[in-house]
Amino acid sequence: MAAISVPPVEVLLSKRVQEMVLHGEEPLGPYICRRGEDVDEKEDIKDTSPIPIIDLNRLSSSTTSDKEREEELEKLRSALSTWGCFQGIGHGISASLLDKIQQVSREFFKQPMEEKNKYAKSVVEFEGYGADPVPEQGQSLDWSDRLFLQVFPEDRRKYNFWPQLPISFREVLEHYTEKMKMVAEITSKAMARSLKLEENCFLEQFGKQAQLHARFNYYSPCQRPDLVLGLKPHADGSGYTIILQDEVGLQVLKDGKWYTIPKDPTALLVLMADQMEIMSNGIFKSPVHRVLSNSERDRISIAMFYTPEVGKEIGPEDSLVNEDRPKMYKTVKDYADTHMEFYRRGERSIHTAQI
Ligand SMILES: O=C(O)CCC(=O)C(=O)O
Ligand SMILES: [Fe+2]
Repeated sequence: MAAISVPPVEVLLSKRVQEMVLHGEEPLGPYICRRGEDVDEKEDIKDTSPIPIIDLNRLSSSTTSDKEREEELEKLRSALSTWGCFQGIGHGISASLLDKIQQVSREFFKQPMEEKNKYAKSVVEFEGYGADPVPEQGQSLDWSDRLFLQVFPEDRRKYNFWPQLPISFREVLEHYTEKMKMVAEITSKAMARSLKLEENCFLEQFGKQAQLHARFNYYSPCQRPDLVLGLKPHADGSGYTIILQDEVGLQVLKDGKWYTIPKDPTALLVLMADQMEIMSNGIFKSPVHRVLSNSERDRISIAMFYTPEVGKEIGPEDSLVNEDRPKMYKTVKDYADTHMEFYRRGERSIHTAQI
């Protein structure tokens, strides 16, 4: 009897999910998660989740009283050492800019394949439009398409991958990048203060040329959300990641249970990643997260990865190492590269930095 033939992964990855949906193709073999592993608690998506909310303005504003600031810092420390993330409000980015960045992202993905493919990456590359590079055998593929661009430092931008349409894409992204640098500065300082450290210590580890990469994710609706994930479970390899989403779908894992990040188009989700776990000597957690697919709605998210500058060594802050808490991580350099090797195999990489 002839077996059903499934195209090789390289062929599937050279095809966009959006295109498959347009042609009425079903999510087949390589997209399906292994049984019992991933897509299980669909009802979670309806949960109102207790994800902590932090008012960034209260952490830094000169109009906040010392008491209020201390309370918010304590909330921040607690959020990052348990959840590893928080919904950030009071971040100072206007609703109109948040709206614009979502709008240009949506317009980009709405264009015909021919237009988007002008920015297509090859199957093995990372930057550009397409799917993540070929995962190793046995990994399920993600039911999403993405555009990945380095946005800072400016001299590392590869403008050939930056969409020329919609016409305002570049200007809006440049503006959003500036604001993200500001949010990263406020957040890095507050995180240091929440641990009673000198406020610039994390910023110094990240370095003046700290990198920002933007990942525009487009999750097409999927007829079999019970079988397929928008994005497989992973922890990020950056320092931390700042996410804007227009729809629910993102979940974080805490104490063995998945929690849905609520939809709040004015909030920015700040998610710790492995390098912040290392710098905080394991006090802050880099949570595993995933994105569910949805049969009714599509979803856009814009994730900004804030990563130490190229070639910079980072490690646990000295004052976070003591008798009660010995050094848990080694000094690492360009950890994001190691992370990528493991990500392709669907594995975490933080153990490579553990002592
Ligand atoms: O789509 C999201 O909300 C999260 C995306 C994500 O985890 C990532 O791009 O690493
Ligand atoms: Fe992620």
